[in-house]
Amino acid sequence: MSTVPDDDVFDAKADETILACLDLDKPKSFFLYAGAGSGKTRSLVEAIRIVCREQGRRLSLAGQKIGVITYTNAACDEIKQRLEFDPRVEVSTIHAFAWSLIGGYDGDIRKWVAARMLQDIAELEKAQAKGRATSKAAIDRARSIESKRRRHAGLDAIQRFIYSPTGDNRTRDALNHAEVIAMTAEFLTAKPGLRRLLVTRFPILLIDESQDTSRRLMDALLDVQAAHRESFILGLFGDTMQRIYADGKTGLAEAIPEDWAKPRKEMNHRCPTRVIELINKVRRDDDGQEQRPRADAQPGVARLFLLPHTTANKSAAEAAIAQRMADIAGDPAWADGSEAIKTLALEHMMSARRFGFEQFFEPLYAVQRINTGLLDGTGAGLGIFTREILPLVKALRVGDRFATAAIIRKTSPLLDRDALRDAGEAQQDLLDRAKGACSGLLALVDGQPSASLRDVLRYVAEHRLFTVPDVLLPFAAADPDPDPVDGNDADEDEEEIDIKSEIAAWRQALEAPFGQIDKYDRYVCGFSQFDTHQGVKGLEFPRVMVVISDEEARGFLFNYDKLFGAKGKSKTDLDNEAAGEETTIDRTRRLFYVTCSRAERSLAVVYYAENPTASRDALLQQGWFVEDEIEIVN
Ligand SMILES: Nc1ncnc2c1ncn2[C@@H]1O[C@H](COP(=O)(O)OP(=O)(O)OP(=O)(O)O)[C@@H](O)[C@H]1O
Repeated sequence: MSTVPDDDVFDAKADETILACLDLDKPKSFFLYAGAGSGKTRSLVEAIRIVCREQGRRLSLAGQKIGVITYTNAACDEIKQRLEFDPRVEVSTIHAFAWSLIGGYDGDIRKWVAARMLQDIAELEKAQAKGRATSKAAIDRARSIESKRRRHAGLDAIQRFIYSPTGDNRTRDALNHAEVIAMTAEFLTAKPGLRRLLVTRFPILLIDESQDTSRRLMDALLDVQAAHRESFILGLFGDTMQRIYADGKTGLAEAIPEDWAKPRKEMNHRCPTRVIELINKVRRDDDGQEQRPRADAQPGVARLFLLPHTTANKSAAEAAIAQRMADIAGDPAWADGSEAIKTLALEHMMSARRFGFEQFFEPLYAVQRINTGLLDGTGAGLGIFTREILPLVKALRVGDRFATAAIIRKTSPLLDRDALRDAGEAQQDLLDRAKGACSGLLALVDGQPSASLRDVLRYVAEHRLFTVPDVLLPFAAADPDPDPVDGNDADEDEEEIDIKSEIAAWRQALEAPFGQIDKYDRYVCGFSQFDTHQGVKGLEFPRVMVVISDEEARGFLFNYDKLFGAKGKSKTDLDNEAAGEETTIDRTRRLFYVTCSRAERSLAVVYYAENPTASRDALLQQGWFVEDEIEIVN
């Protein structure tokens, strides 16, 4: 993007207002309200830089920091880097931040968990008294009561609670995401000491993507601010139109106190003119905020392709549309193949199918307890494939002996210090054995027919190339004893059933070809051309393809047919609308706004509809796209 200085500083007033607020002598809280691509993150980083320059010494002397809360680990890393890891700034996700406040207060945590368990048990027992004793729900409730009683009884024995970000830690001392947030919100409300600690440690607390911050915590922080106006600055950066998680605070803009500054930004620096026009229209029925493009913005292209939802080969259809976009947008990169385009599907299984790692992904994704870890790549059992075997195979494929040796030396038990010491004179044998094991591995994964993950795991275990984690041990032996899964044994507690379903899921996932692990890994690292509608907030891409299929997504939270007017509102929608409650259409609109506003140059919406012709008529009536921009593909 060439620089047009006037446009660069078009919204300078907002940045000046923010800086005036961030004065430790005259603190004032603020809410920066601005649409997509308006440079909210940029404003945040710039403001911190200036505060560090002008008031950093004072912060350091007082042992204080600027706290920054972001939504994802990736966003944390990005901001830390942009601030060159300035030690006066503490950037963390909301969970890490919350835990940094309450971790260590084990007595309070114990009391909280105990009260929560008793409350849950009382509610379950009440439901139990009403329901039929033999129903599936009653059996589940009975198990849940039992499990909660056990957790309650075991609380006194816990010396120190830990926080398990992935929720995969099964030990009794582990707290999960939701508990940490709920507890922090309650402690902040009830304990003046904790409020003082927060305010003293972070006289300035800035929250990016504040529209999606858990509402209970947001309410607690608003309370803290109200009680410490003279010494605490809460700075919120966000866009209520981009609230896409159910947990975020509805009506955040309205909840902001009168005495806060409310700077606004009007310019969209990211998108081309056509896309800005589109997202302005999408927003019209919400809060009606309009953005303007930069003077040097490209005209850009937006197209909507309609296909029957029965289309058999969706990947091929989308590839053909990408080819077509190359012509329409006059941008050959659309036809270059996948990497130049970002394809956004509504949920992960749609991406997994398109990118080709569904056989590995689907069974594990179905187990709720482990799917957070699966999505961020940290879950138990994944690392041996993604961080050990896969890099080794890649190094072997290109004959990179240095990288191969480094990987083996780092974690392989074959060449660990003890093995080398024990080998004494015979170290060369050990090295030869490692070399042989590597060649065999390469032959296995690149052989025909392609090896399954299970084959590879067994080979790795047999040759002691890497240490097999506990969760995969049942599959590492040549002839494992199958672990039957029947969720009906009433004596098992929830945890045992979870563990069994996890094992069953791994059994199935390991039947996938080895090649799927690379795709899975690229997907979760964000290096593939696929992502979800929700996963790309805060990001931007030159060419965006938004894939919409209510039928394939099968969700109940979003409905594009309704958003586009192809399907009427249900009774629930009408009731919600009448009661001023959020409807499916509101949620879907915000999601659509987020996806479309990622495009820096061109946008293709691929819409699989039940009746493409009827959908086309509805779309034309809606007026977001004009006739020439809508194509029916058969
Ligand atoms: N004042 C500016 N001058 C030039 N470019 C800018 C300016 N502000 C932002 N940009 C550019 O516009 C793009 C969007 O900025 P940024 O990601 O900070 O926006 P955002 O408001 O956080 O977006 P979103 O809410 O959509 O995630 C980035 O490429 C950024 O470098």
